Amino acid sequence: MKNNAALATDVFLLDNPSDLISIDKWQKTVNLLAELFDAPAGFLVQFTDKGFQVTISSEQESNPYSAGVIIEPEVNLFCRKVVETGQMLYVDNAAIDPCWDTNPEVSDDGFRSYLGVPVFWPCGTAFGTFCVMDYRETAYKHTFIELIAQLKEILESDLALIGSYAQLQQLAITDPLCSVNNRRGFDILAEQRIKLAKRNNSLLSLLYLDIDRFKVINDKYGHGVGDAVLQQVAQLLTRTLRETDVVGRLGGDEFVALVALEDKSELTTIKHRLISAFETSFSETSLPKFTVSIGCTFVSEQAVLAELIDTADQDMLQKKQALAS
Ligand SMILES: Nc1nc2c(ncn2[C@@H]2O[C@H](COP(=O)(O)OP(=O)(O)OP(=O)(O)O)[C@@H](O)[C@H]2O)c(=O)[nH]1
Repeated sequence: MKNNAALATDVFLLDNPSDLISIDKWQKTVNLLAELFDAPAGFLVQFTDKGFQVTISSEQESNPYSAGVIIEPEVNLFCRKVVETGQMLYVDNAAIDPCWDTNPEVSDDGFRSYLGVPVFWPCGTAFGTFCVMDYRETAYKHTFIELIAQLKEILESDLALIGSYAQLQQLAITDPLCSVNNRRGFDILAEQRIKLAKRNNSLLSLLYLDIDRFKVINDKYGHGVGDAVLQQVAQLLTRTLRETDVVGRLGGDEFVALVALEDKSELTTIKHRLISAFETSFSETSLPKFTVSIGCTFVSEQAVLAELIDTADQDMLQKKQALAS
């Protein structure tokens, strides 16, 4: 992972709760929906590739599904139809429509009526549905059908808030020029990765990369070309390392990468792979030739991130000095 996705729309909200959402407010909205429709069950349901999860369930004894219940994605649910079509669905009497014969809500639970509207994440992806179900045949008035569409907008405005916040969070941890982690983002992800590696007894190394005589590139070709070289370094690092490695730009022409290793000898292979990627990159672009000094250190049991960065930096400086002499 080079950077976190801005908004986790593929994770159940109940597994990834957000402080920005008042579950209490959502509960009241779902309870109100069921009450207004005089329905025995009302739901906010979320859909991901794992299936349909009841996020909020109206608090009534007549309601057979509680929050947290997950139903497989291929089951012939009313909500599935809403998510598939992105349209409101009103079934006033499912018993007379054979297409619902295999729906367990009808065949097992005895529901007859369903009214549901799609709920969307701010990016346009389907979040799931907001719906009411009844054991009786229903004949909802048009104004009621409009009401459910209005109520779902309250839920969508909360989802939009999560989206905006996730975007801001993403901006705060991303380097705007190179689109890799900035120092803050790198620290957060690297700390997590180091903790995990210690727990799993796995091996990590921290690389510190600095472009050689970068000031000369800026002076000779201009800042625009300097910027393109920085972007090229970030891109090559991202492309050459694994998806699970963490890449960051500390500032200026200095980059870091926390890489997972099978064994200590793999570090040499990775360094060679990077050097070769930098060398061959000139043939792909019209950028001036440049080299990069790479320092490294293994992540030990007692490792502290700031000290690891410092050690790898010192190693990089030694290599740079050796190059100059
Ligand atoms: N184009 C561009 N230049 C930057 C950016 N940030 C810092 N710099 C420049 O990067 C240069 C870094 O110069 P130095 O720290 O002297 O490093 P160097 O020239 O690579 O020298 P050595 O590290 O000793 O090889 C400075 O000229 C900064 O102005 C940026 O975002 N874009």
